[in-house]
Amino acid sequence: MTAVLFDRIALIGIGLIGSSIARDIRKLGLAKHVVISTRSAETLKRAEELDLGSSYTGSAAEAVEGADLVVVSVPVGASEAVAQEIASRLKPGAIVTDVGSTKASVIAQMAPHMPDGVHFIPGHPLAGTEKSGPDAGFAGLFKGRWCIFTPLPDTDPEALARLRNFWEALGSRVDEMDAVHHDKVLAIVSHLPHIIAYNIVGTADDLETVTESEVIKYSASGFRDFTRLAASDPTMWRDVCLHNKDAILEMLARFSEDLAYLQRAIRWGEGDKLMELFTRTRAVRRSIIEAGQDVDVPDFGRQRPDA
Ligand SMILES: NC(=O)c1ccc[n+]([C@@H]2O[C@H](COP(=O)([O-])OP(=O)(O)OC[C@H]3O[C@@H](n4cnc5c(N)ncnc54)[C@H](O)[C@@H]3O)[C@@H](O)[C@H]2O)c1
Ligand SMILES: O=C(O)C(=O)C[C@]1(C(=O)O)C=C[C@@H](O)C=C1
Repeated sequence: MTAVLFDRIALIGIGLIGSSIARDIRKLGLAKHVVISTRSAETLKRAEELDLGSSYTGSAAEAVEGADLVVVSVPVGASEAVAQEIASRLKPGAIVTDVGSTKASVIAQMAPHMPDGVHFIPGHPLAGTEKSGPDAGFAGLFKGRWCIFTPLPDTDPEALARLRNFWEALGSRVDEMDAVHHDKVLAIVSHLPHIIAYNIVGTADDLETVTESEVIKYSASGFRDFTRLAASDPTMWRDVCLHNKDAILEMLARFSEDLAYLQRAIRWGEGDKLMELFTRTRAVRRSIIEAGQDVDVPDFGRQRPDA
C-alpha cells in the first residue's frame, strides 16, 4: 500500500473520472478521509452504494471544508458554478485541481474565484472511455497514461510537487504545459477524432433510411470503432466543443483542407498521392507503438477489468 498523501480529499463530481480516482485512492490508501459530492442525488446515492468514499454530501461547499485536496471532475461548462460554490469554504493551503478536457476555459472560469492562499492547479488525465457515471469508473484507469498540468505562472512548487506525487501514485506520467498549447494539442489528438466520429455515425444514421438498415447490419469493424467514440457522453462533448472553440475550429479548417486534397486525388485517380499519405500515416501508428503508448485497443476500447 502507498503512503497517505492527503488527510482529507474532496471529490466534486463522481462520474467516470471522479469514481476512477476514488477507487484508486481507496485501493492505494492515499487519503484518511474521502468526501464525495455531486449535484444529482441519484448519482450520490449510487456512489455510496458503491462505497466509493468515507462520507457523502449534496453540497460541494460542505464537501471542501477542511479538505487538503479538492478534485473537480464535472463537465467543463460547470466549472465556474462549482468554483463559485466552493470558494468561500476552501481551507487555506488547500490544493484545488480539475480533470477537464479543455484548460484555458477552465482556468478563466475557476481562477478568479480562488481565494489567496489556495493553490489552484489545473490538470487533465489523458485517459477515459466512452462510458460515463460512477459505475463506469475503475481502478487503474490512469496507469501508464499522461496527466497534463497547466499551472498558472505563480504556482507554488511545493503544491505542484504534492499533486504530481498524487497522480504518479495513480500510475500516471505527469507533464506540464501552457493551457493554450494544451488546448491546441488536444484539439487534434482528442477533440477532432470525437467530432469526426459523431459526424460519420450521424451521416450513416441519416443514410439508414436510404439503405434500409444495411448500415447497421453490415457495419464493419472500422465503422464500429467510430461508433465507440460517438457513444461518448453528449454533455461532456458539447462542453468540450463550446469551451475549446477556437482551437477546434482551427484544426477543423486544416482537416477540411486536407480532406479536399484527398477527395481530389481520388477523383483524378492520383494513386501516388494516396500511397504517399497512407504510407506516412501507417508510420505514425508504428511510431506511437514504438514510443510505448498503449494504442492497441482490443474490441471496443478499454474495458473495466471486472466488467
Ligand atoms: N470521459 C473521459 O474520457 C474523460 C477523460 C479525461 C477527462 N475528462 C473530463 O472529466 C470531466 C468529467 O468527465 P466524466 O467522464 O467523469 O463525466 P461523467 O458524466 O461520467 O461525470 C460527471 C459528473 O459531474 C457531475 N456534474 C455534472 N454537472 C455538475 C454540476 N453542475 N455541478 C456538480 N456536479 C456536476 C455529474 O453528476 C457526474 O457525477 C469532464 O470535464 C471531462 O471533460 C473526461
Ligand atoms: O478513450 C476514450 O474513449 C477517450 O475518449 C478518452 C479521451 C481521449 O480522447 O483519448 C477523451 C477525452 C479526454 O479528455 C481524454 C481522453
